[in-house]
Amino acid sequence: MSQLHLQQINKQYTDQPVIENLSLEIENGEFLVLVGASGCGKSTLLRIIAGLEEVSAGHIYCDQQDITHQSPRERNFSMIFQNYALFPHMSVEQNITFGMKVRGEKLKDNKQLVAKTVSMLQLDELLKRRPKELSGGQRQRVAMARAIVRNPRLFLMDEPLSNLDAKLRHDVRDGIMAMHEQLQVTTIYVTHDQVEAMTMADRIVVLDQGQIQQVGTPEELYRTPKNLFVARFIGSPSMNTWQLSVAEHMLHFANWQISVSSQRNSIWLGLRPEHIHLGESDDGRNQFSGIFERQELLGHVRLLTLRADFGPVQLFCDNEAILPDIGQSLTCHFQAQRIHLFCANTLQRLSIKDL
Ligand SMILES: Nc1ncnc2c1ncn2[C@@H]1O[C@H](COP(=O)(O)OP(=O)(O)OP(=O)(O)O)[C@@H](O)[C@H]1O
Repeated sequence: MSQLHLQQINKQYTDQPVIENLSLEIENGEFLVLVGASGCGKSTLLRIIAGLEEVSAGHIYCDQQDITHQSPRERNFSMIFQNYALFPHMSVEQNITFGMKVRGEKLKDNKQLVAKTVSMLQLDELLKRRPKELSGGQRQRVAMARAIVRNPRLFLMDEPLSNLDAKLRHDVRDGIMAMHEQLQVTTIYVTHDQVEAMTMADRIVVLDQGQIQQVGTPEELYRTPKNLFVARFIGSPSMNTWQLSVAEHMLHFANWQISVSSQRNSIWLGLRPEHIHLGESDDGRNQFSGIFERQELLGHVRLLTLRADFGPVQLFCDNEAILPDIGQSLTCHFQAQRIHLFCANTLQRLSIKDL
């Protein structure tokens, strides 16, 4: 039984819809990540779930109860933003427990939860400090502790790590995952960071212009993107995609057994950079050449850019690889089963048998 059910949600501020006919079921205890380009409606959707925005149409159910018109307080969801406001004149401890006092809850009734939260987020040593005496990551952990001790039905997090530097992002991300593992509270998490989405999510929702493009596990989205948008969006750097005529496709890529029986004259073909390798293939099939244009050192690997006659190609190679000079020809190969195909009209995924 799903815990949160969004049914046919629509939202518009002006005549342009921001969320369009969006339906989604979120399971109890699930960690769901919303991703999508800037302006696609991620924050709006989160604010609708929180009760901070009214829907234009549609219903929200939580545990089978219609909460569409409930206030944020009635919903008892806890929201963590990138810009968390701590009270500067209060200690860490007071900041964490302030909400309880406001709600008239007794500290002694919640003592255990507070102690557990403080220790889980490693705030024990910091309880007497003021916010200005904390680092950015420590402050974010205090904001999280404050959200946790509310004992919410659901956590809503809007890019909570985006103000932190790389090291802190990593630490706080681990903190959030540890918290989720322990508390198993359903969490909806908005980010535009690929790594966060892929590493944290039970399922990822890819949004584009207020519509769901695909919902699936990180693995499903990476391996079998449903359409060209998801193919390009999931994965870093992005999948190489080229629009080719079927004849070109056959010439360059389809050296394996497929029959081109349909009327299709054009398709999109995708290959991830990590699935293209330097050098010729063993049997001379599934390979192509291009002009070597650029290389970027990424640490343990290099990202190369070639220009083939069907378009630009990105691929990885290891640091020891011997490369020709820029401007020279470079040959690379791939495995045919790594290819993704998309219809040029509908942009939907094609399986080989659809061709
Ligand atoms: N109060 C508002 N009035 C009018 N338009 C709004 C309002 N809030 C958001 N929008 C518009 O709705 C669209 C979606 O905005 P939203 O903030 O949900 O996007 P987002 O995916 O969270 O973007 P980002 O990743 O940049 O934060 C945008 O085009 C935005 O301009």
